[in-house]
Amino acid sequence: MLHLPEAFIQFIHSTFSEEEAKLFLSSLEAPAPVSIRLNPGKSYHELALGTAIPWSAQGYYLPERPSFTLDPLLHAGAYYVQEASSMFIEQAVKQHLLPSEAPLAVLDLCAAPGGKSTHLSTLIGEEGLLVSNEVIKSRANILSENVQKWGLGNTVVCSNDPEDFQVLEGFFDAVLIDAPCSGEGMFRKDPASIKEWSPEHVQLCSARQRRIVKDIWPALKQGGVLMYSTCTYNTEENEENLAWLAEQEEVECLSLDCTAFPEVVAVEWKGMIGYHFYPHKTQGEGFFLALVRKKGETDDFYPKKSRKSFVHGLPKADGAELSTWLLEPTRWHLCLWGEHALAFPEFWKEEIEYLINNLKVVSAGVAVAEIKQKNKNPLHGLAMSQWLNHSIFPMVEVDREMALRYLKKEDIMPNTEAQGWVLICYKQTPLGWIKKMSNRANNYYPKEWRIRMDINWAEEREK
Ligand SMILES: C[S@@+](CC[C@H](N)C(=O)[O-])C[C@H]1O[C@@H](n2cnc3c(N)ncnc32)[C@H](O)[C@@H]1O
Repeated sequence: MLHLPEAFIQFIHSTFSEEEAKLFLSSLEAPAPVSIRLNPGKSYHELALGTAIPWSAQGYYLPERPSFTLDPLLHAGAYYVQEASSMFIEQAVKQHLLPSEAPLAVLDLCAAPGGKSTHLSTLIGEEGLLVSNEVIKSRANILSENVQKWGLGNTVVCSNDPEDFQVLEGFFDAVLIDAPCSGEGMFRKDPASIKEWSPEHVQLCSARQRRIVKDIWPALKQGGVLMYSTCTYNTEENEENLAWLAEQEEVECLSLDCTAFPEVVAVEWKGMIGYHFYPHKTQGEGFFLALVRKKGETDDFYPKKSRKSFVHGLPKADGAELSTWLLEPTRWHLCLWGEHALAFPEFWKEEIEYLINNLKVVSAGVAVAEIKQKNKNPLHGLAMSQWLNHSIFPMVEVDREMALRYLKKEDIMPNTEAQGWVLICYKQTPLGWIKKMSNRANNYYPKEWRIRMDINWAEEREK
């Protein structure tokens, strides 16, 4: 039984009728639904899917919770485990941003661990550019891991404070602020959030959210769309913040057609409209989303010349060779960032170089190879990339046990005559590299990403 704070219970009673408040509170005692979003760019999905999530084309509920850690396809980026209500941002993108005349530049400002970033990356497609930011560095690394596994190559991951985006005035067609919040909507899934909750904490979160909105506002283009979301129910962190924005700036409030999902509750508040997911109405956790279009004037983005560039050209022969490691070589611009050869979509090369030179970038585009002395060693980002040219490297299919041993970074010796860089695949989906010699193989799975859990192999073999 959840021990909810008295002030929260009172708030629920003041928001809903007596009968609805009861339904709301008792729904928090029911188990949280399990859901995933499939990666349309990776081909094989083995999980038993349940019903489709109405507001997301690739979202599914699962009939039960499997051991995700022990599914190699999760590590391959074939799907992302994501709470269903959060997938509603798909409607914002589809109803207000797509189709677009020009490729979209989108910022996901508070992005770790990457649920909405991997989703946005798919939605804006290979032509778009997603800047996925997380201020806390350790969380930005996890974000980068998830974005690389997703493998679209259209994303730059960085770790900046919202105020650092001043250098990108008028850059983005859309900004998502999935704001840090008091987490009322997560009480069922994460009971620890109950302990942190208090009316004072709600006020603190609301003030922080306003600072975030204010700091990032200039980075949005005139006519651009701000998507503001939280996983909390109270008005201070939701509607009140939007009403506050409308007092400060010229905005147009955008609505969403929810005819197909009548369980989503539209709330009008001081001329603004927001969409609430309540656990007694929708199969998912608490969520809030509102959209506004920027009407006030903003200059077009104009990149200032960087004093120092961290991005360099590759020797022509190296560039020519590495581009063959990718599908559609002409769509890529290859360059050198430290010892790493990166590939960016040619269309965005100036913007991405500007981002690398002006933000704290963690990863960008496709990390193709590490260049050391005369060697070009393929990087894990390439193995995860949907653009990897599979005809360049030998591939070896492994069974589930060997896949899991590989993901634990144990020594494995797959059955192949191939020598050198070999791609380990499970159900035809790449997991990463080994370097194979005649009598042994080195496991190149990234150390920080390895499965740390102890596995009972006898039990697993029986599955
Ligand atoms: C709700 S979570 C984001 C979840 C993510 N969008 C997803 O879908 O996986 C909010 C994020 O905001 C970050 N954050 C905390 N304080 C922040 C601040 N002052 N400015 C920007 N981001 C902040 C947190 O570290 C956290 O990762």
